[in-house]
Amino acid sequence: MLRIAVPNKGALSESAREILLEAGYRQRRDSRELVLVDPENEVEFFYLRPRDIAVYVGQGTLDVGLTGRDLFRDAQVRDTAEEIMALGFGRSVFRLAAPVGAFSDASQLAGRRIATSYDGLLTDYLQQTGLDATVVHLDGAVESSVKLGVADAIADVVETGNTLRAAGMEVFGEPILDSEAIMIGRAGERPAGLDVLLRRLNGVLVARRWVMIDYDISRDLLERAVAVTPGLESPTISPLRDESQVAVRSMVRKSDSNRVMDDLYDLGARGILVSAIHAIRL
Ligand SMILES: Nc1ncnc2c1ncn2[C@@H]1O[C@H](COP(=O)(O)OP(=O)(O)OP(=O)(O)O)[C@@H](O)[C@H]1O
Ligand SMILES: O=P(O)(O)OC[C@H]1O[C@H](OP(=O)(O)OP(=O)(O)O)[C@H](O)[C@@H]1O
Ligand SMILES: [Mg+2]
Repeated sequence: MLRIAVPNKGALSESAREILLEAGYRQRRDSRELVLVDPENEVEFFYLRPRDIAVYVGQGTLDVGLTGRDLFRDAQVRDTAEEIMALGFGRSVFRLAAPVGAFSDASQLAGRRIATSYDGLLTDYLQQTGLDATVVHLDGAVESSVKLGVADAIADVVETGNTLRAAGMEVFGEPILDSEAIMIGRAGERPAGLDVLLRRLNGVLVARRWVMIDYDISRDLLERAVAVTPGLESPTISPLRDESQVAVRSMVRKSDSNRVMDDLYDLGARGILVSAIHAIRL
């Protein structure tokens, strides 16, 4: 049985549950359940703190895990665990921040104190940039640390920036890491069942990002229409009763779908229909 670690709480837990349900797996009903066996799919889910998941996978206890890229890098288990798939949700940027106007460049932090819950990530960054600053470890709410006198700046997760603004702080310097939810696995290993999990998750991601478009177009405009909707591989062209017309079916990116509909309409296509894709295997 494939043993999968899933966040039990926090920013990633609800989206993790949704993507696994969409991929056809069972998920726990009660947030107090720690383990859930899904015998039909031959997998076992372990609900753990997102911060600990990289440790469990890195040390070989569990096969794969869903966590944040920032948490994975912070755990410093890159010798034994690796990122195997990016999942497109839980996006954030890990970066430096300080009270408005205090610093404009990371180099100004030499000899200063930086508070963070991500010591590993920050220490790696300081080493890579040759910056000599002191890391102050805090468990969370690091935005309060400068005002309360334990640090001069912070390194933290920024999503909307609302938390920083409310604390009278601003980001400065280059972003340290772009993060999102990822699947991690043991380095170089492909345990039984992993390929199916990845194929299913990829199917959900594609179904979320793409829609199906159908339309009718006159035969003489077909080449131009197909150039607007080339699809993932090759669009389906079907004959219509009116022989001067054909029906076209193709996949388009959800984010482009309105522009594509406008372009097709201008070209002369009619009966343009966009529908969601429920599931897909490529
Ligand atoms: N707005 C957000 N706030 C916090 N984390 C976010 C946000 N958006 C995405 N994430 C990601 O979620 C993960 C952190 O999850 P979470 O906040 O649950 O953990 P934590 O901060 O270690 O725990 P807790 O907040 O329960 O003490 C990271 O990968 C982080 O990048
Ligand atoms: O840019 P924003 O959209 O405001 O989101 C970023 C905030 O969210 C996280 O806090 P969390 O709620 O996890 O609390 P914590 O700091 O105690 O971990 C993170 O540590 C930031 O404080
Ligand atoms: Mg948090």
